Amino acid sequence: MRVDIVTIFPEFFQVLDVSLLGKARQDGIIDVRVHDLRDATTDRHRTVDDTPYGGGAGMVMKPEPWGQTIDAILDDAAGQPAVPAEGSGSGDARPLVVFPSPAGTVFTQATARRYALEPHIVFGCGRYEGIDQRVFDDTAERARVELVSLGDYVLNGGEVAVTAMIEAFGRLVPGVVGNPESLVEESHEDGLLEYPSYTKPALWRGREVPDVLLSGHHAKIAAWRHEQQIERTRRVRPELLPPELR
Ligand SMILES: COc1cccc(Cn2ccc3ccc(-c4cc(N)[nH]n4)cc32)c1
Repeated sequence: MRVDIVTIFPEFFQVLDVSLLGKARQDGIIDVRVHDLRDATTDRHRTVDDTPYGGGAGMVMKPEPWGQTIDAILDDAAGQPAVPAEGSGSGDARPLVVFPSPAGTVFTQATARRYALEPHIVFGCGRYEGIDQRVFDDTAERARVELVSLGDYVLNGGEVAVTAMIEAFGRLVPGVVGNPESLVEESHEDGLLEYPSYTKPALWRGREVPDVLLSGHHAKIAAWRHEQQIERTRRVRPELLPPELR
């Protein structure tokens, strides 16, 4: 899987060299390439922003550097088709270009599962008050474009959102996580929040571990854990419960 990231803060993504994703990059499972948007500027100040037409506070990112950078990435990728992950992908052979935005559709575990099957994703990290709309419209001529939000709060740019998304889908790419079993019983994976976890010691600051977990009775443990999932989801995120469990 190939991932391209366009940003004015390339150093931000050194974090992707650490831990699980760092190993996935070293193993060649995920090929991450970071592009400095300013490399596509032509003026002495390497300008990427300008004042908004129609007035208003803040600055908007100019379309030219974006158009040039995205074209270069897509042209390069067209020459080296990336290998799709196992499993059925979108079926649309065009590359996927994702722009984090407060105005986007909310990123969920279902999005992460879908992205994990894509052979190539380009992430565009905006800053300032966002990117000139024509960049999205022009890119949509040759790629699938998605505006994606991490949630209902405003960040200063797309870099944190892209880091979170890459972590969320990267761990689902086959070969990245050592034990795929560990991906199954997770919050949101089956639509419910995860059950509480315990480990040694059996007694800590006067607090014990639920007896059922010490019973060795696997069916009872599984039943208790599922009940805990439903109880926790009902308490914390009732909207996630399927209608029959509400
Ligand atoms: C575009 O409208 C904006 C309005 C006010 C501030 C900003 C700042 N900003 C610039 C680029 C950018 C990319 C993503 C996000 C973002 C995503 C989520 N979930 N929250 N915030 C915020 C971004 C943009």
